[in-house]
Amino acid sequence: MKVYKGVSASPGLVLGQVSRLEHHVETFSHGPFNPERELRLLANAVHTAQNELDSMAERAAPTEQAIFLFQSMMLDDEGMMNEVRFCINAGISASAAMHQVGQRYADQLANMKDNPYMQLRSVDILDATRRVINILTNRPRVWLALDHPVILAADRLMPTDLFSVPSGMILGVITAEGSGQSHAAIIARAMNIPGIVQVGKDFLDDCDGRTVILDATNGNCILDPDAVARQQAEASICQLQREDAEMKQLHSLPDETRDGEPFELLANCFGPEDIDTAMQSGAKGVGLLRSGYMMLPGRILDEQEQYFFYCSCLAAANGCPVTVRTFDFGSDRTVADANQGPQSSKLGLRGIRNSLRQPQQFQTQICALLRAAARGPLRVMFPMVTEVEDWDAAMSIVEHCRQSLRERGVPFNENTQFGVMLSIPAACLTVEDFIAHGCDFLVIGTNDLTQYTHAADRELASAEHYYRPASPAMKKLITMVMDAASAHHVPVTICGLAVGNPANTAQYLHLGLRSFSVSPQNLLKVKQALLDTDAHPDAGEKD
Ligand SMILES: C=C(OP(=O)(O)O)C(=O)O
Repeated sequence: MKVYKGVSASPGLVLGQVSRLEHHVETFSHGPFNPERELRLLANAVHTAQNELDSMAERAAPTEQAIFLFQSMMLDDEGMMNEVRFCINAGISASAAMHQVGQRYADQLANMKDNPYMQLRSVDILDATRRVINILTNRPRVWLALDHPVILAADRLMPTDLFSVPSGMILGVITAEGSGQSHAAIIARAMNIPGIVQVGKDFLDDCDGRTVILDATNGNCILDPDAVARQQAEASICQLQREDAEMKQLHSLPDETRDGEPFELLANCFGPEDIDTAMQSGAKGVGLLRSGYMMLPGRILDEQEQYFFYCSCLAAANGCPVTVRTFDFGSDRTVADANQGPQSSKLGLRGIRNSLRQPQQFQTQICALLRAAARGPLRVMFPMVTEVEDWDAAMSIVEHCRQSLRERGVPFNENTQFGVMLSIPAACLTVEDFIAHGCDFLVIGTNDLTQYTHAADRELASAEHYYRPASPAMKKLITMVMDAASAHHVPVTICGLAVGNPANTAQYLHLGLRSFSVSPQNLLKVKQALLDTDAHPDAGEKD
C-alpha cells in the first residue's frame, strides 16, 4: 500500500481500478494544400464539432453545458476563425492552421497570470480546437473503450474528456497536474465524480490497472490498499451515500412556503464556476453577479473578453436569469488599472459614481452586457445609486452604447432590463422616482443598506453592535420600497449576507419579499427556512 498526496478537486470517496488516459500528440504534414478545399473541410469540421458540442450540452447538467456552449461559441469567434482562414489561404492545411491558431490563443490566455478566469478558458480553446482537428484527421472522439467503471488517471484532463467515455463508467478522476479550478474539475464536481489533482507523475507511472482508494476529502490516493483501509473506505462510502440522498430530497421539494406561497431562490455569484455550484444547489438564477471580481486584481477586460465572460455566466445559469451588477469599484474594491478617482472611500466615489466618472470604462462594460443580453436572460443593475440623477446619467450612457452598437452593426438586446441596487437610504426614500424614470427592477442590497442606514462600517468589528440588517429602521426602508414596487408591479429581490441567515429570511418574507438571493452555500439552508415558514402567519387567525 502506498499513499500519494494530491489536492482535492471534487469531493467524494471511491474505491476502484485505475485506467490511464493518454492524449494524442499532434503531428502535421507539410503542404502546399489547396486553400479552397481546406476551407471547405474546415467549415464542415467546425460544423460537426459544434453539433457534437451542442449535443453534449443537451445531455449535460448546467455546469458542463456552460463549458460546451462556450467551446462551441469559440468556434464562432470571428477573430480566431479569421486567423485560421488566413493561415489556410497561405497554404497550410486546415488541421495545422487550427492547431497553430488555437495553440496561440490558448497560450495568450494561459499567460494572463493576473486573470485566473481567462487562464481557465485556455484549456477550453485547446479542447475545442482538438475536436476540430480530430474531425479533420478522422480520429475518434471517444478515447477509451471500457467494459467496467474505472478511476480515470491522466497528466491533465480536458473538459470534454469526461464525456468521451460512456456515462457511468467513471468512478473518479486523478490527474498528475491541473487545478481544482480547471473546467475538467468543475465538470467532475457537476457530475459528482470525485477528483484529485496534482498527485505527480510518479503516481501516473505506477497506477495503470491497479486498485486505488480516491479520498478527495483528504487529497489522498491510496494505491493497493490493504484489507483494513478497504473496509474503512467501504463503510465511509455507504455513509456518504446516505447523506447524499437526504440532500437530494430537500432539493426536489417545490419552492413554496409552508402555506403554499411560491418563492424564488437566487444566488450571489462571482462567475461561471460558482454559478455552477449554485445551480446544482437549486438556485433559479443569479440575483447578484459581482462583475468586478472577474478581473481583480488585474486589469480591466476589453469588450470582447467581457462579452465572453457574461456569455459563459449565462451558459452556466442554463437559461435562468442572471442579474449583473456593473462595476462596484472604489473604497475597498480595486483593480490595478481601473482609475478609482481621487476620492475613493465608502462614502466617496464608489459604484455608479465611479463608473460615471470613467465613461470609457463604463461604456465598454455596458456594450459587452447589451451584447451578452442577446444570448440569454441577462439584466443589469447599477450599484451605489443615490438619487434619480445617477440613474438618468447612467441610462443616457446606456442609450449612447445602444447607438454605438447599432452603428457598428453588432447584435445586442434592445430590450435589456435595467435596475437599481438599493444600498443607500436616499435611494430607498426616493424609490418612486426610479420607477417613474423607467427602472425595470429593484434589488435591495442588505450589506450596504445596513452599513449606510446605521452608519456602521461593515468591516469594522467595533461597529458590529450597530450593524443590524433586520432592525426597525431597515424594516421601514424595506416596507417603503415594497409598497412603491407593488403599486407599480416592479419586481424586487433582496440580497446580502443577512438573507442567508434563516431568522432574517422569515422577517423579509413577512415584509412581502418573495425573491431572495444568497451565497451558493446558504441556498439549501435558506430553502429549508422558507419551507418551514408561513408567508402569511396571521391568515389562519383571521378565519
Ligand atoms: C450583496 C451586497 O453587495 P456586496 O456585498 O457585494 O457589497 C449588498 O450590498 O447587500
